[in-house]
Order: sequence, then structure tokens, then C-alpha cells
Amino acid sequence: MESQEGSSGSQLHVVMFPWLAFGHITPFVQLSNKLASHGVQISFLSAPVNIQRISSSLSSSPLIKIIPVHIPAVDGLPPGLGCTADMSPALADLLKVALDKMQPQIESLLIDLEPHIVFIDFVQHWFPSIASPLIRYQNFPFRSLRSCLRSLLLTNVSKQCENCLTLLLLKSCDEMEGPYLDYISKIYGKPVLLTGPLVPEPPIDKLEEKWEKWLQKFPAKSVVFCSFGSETFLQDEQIKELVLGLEQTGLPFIAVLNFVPDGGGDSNVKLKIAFPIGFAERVQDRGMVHTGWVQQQLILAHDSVGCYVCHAGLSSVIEAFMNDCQLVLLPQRGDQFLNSKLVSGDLEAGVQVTRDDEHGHFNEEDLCTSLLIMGNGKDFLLKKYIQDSFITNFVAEMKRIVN
Ligand SMILES: C[C@@H]1O[C@H](OP(=O)(O)OP(=O)(O)OC[C@H]2O[C@@H](n3ccc(=O)[nH]c3=O)[C@H](O)[C@@H]2O)[C@H](O)[C@H](O)[C@H]1O
Repeated sequence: MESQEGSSGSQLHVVMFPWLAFGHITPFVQLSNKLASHGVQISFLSAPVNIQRISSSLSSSPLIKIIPVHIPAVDGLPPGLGCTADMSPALADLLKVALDKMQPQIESLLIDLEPHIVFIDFVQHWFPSIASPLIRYQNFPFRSLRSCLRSLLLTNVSKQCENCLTLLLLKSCDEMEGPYLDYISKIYGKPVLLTGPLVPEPPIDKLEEKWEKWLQKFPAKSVVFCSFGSETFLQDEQIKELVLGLEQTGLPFIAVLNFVPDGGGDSNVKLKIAFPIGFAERVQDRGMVHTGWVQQQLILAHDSVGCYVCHAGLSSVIEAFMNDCQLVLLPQRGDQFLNSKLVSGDLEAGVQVTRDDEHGHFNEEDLCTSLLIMGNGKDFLLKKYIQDSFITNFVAEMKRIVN
């Protein structure tokens, strides 16, 4: 019998070109892994500074190649940077300017690579004009449905981009949000292709000893993990309410709290300033507070972790589903509000923290109450054969388009 790899996509060559932020890079990596396992050749473009982290999560398939791209000089953008995680929002805007200056470089790469399809992101509004003479199927902005809706409503950049696109590619499936997908296809007037929710493979690295040792002190499913993704930062007031809410539950917890990267100030000092008086001492036996990057998937996969308080970034939500963690959602911006509504409403798979209607504030009681409620209803999406069928259908659809 012919293998699935051999039969579904051996002739396709796809270029991945995500925006230089890990919230964007990660789903492109997950899609690359799944497509390569279905026989699709992948060329993955990113800045040199991101290559190490990208290669640690890309599968070792010979079909996947990472191609470093040079970040052109822009006044005010320090050389060597190439990821929003290291920058303030103002610098991230300059990185978008640098990306615009990459057009000649990308054009010559496309001439060399000769891909069938290029997946771009919301920032490369110039891409269709350079790509159209070179490849037949220019681009699909690979985004979640909610990001698409947001950009449709709020950004002109995506509007410029959207007019030149062949199709839209969404990290979603009919089972999650069929009626909304029909709606978006109608309002854009474009066909929509679906990847499914891209449930990632379990990571191959091991959890750092510091976390393992701490987590193993607690019973199964008792620890609350709390983090806000790669680029969402709480205000000091919100941090106060959050940690007081965590304290009030009496449960053990890990809270990962970061601050807007602005090149100044020590994050640990900022944390101390944000904490309520006496908090650190009161929770020292059952609370861990961390600032910086953590091995999120491995923490969520730990037996002791049972609940995840997060910003409703879609990858984080899927990772919570994978690890059978209860979800408490505290969206902060953009698509996170829509993700949160979908998960807590339509899917009934989590609880959104109640907030006041006028300003969107939450308080410690709101958080504590949400933590004590349970959610359910996501198992369907995690089944392996369902996952495979999403990608098989998607590859077949791409082949139909390019042939
Ligand atoms: C498109 C953009 O994605 C953003 O996503 P963000 O990166 O914050 O969150 P996730 O999608 O959960 O992705 C975050 C990813 O980073 C991983 N991670 C994060 C922090 C850490 O310390 N360690 C980790 O391993 C995590 O495991 C997940 O895979 C926002 O929603 C934004 O609104 C949206 O427009």
C-alpha cells in the first residue's frame, strides 16, 4: 500500500514566510511539520536570530529547509535584531519597515526556489506584486479566523494585501467554527482553505530540572499554570489582581509575567514593584513567579498541572486541550477576545474571567471564581485520525489548485 507521505503531496514546494514574532512563527512551524509528513517540501524564511529556536521545533525531515534572510538596515533599528520578542512596540514598527525593504532579496530567493505556493502573513502587503510574475499561487495569509476578522475590520495593511490574494488559509476547521468560516469566505469574496487547529507534536526536549523538582512536590492536576504568550503584557494593576486571585484559590501556581521589552529596567525588579505587599512571603511554599521564556508545552504536559490561566492565544489554547488542562481565559487584545468567546462560548471548553463592562477590569474575586469552575468539550479536535484528515484534505486541495 502506498504511504500517506508518498501519495499526498510529493510534488508540492511551499515557502513559509511568517511575520518575525513567535506567536506568528509557531503556527507556521507546526504547519510545516505536518505538511512535510505528508510529503510537501518546505522552505522556511526567517531572520538569523530566530533560526536556532525555529530549528529546535521543526521536525528533522529532509524536506524542510530553513533559509536565513538578511534584515536590511533601518534608521533607529539596532543591527542584529529580527524578532519582536526583543523589542519595544516602536522598534517592532521599524522591523516592519525593514521587512518592506526586503523585497529585492525575497524576489531573488523566489527565483531560486521556484515554489508552487508561498504562505505569507499580515505584514507583507507588497508580496503579491513581486510574486505574481514568478509563481502561480502567490500567497495565502496564514492566520487564525479571528486574526483575519480583526485585520479586516481594523487594519489597512491587510486590506491592501487582501485584494491581491488568491485564497485565504486559516488555522481552523468546520467543526470548530463552520458558520464563521462561511461568513469570512463571503465577506472576503475568496475561497478559504483550512489546516485544522494544528495540534503540535509533543516536544522532544526535557523539562528543566528547576521546574520538574518544583512541580513534582504537588499532587496530579493540582497546579495552576498562568502565562500570557509571547507578546502580551499585563499592567501592574492587573498583575496585582491576578496574583491576589491566585493566592485566594489556595492552589499551588506558576505565574509567568513579562514586561514590554524596552531595553531598560530589570524585569525582576518590575515584578517586585507590581506585587501586593507581603504577597511573595505569603505564597512562598506554593507559588512560583517567573519572568522570561518558559518551556510552556512541557509545563502544561506535567502531571501536576491541571489548569491554565492564559490570554487565549490560539496556540496556547490548543496546548491546554492537548494536555487536558482546564482553561481560564483572560484575553487582553485583538483576536484573543474572539478566541476566548469561541472557547468559552461555542466550544464550552473553558471559562472566561468576568470583567466589568465599562473598562474591562477584573478583580481577584473574578479570577478566583473562574478558577474554581470547570470546562470541557474539545476532545474531538485532538483525535489523531481527525488531525491527519485535516492535513490530508488541505494538501489535496493545494494540489488541486496548482495542477
Ligand atoms: C498571532 C498572534 O499571536 C499572539 O500569540 P501569542 O504568541 O501571544 O500566543 P499563542 O498563540 O498562544 O502562542 C504562544 C506560543 O509560544 C509558546 N511559548 C510562549 C511563551 C513562553 O514563555 N514559552 C512558550 O513556549 C507557547 O507554547 C505557544 O506555542 C497573540 O495571541 C496575538 O493576539 C495574535 O495576533
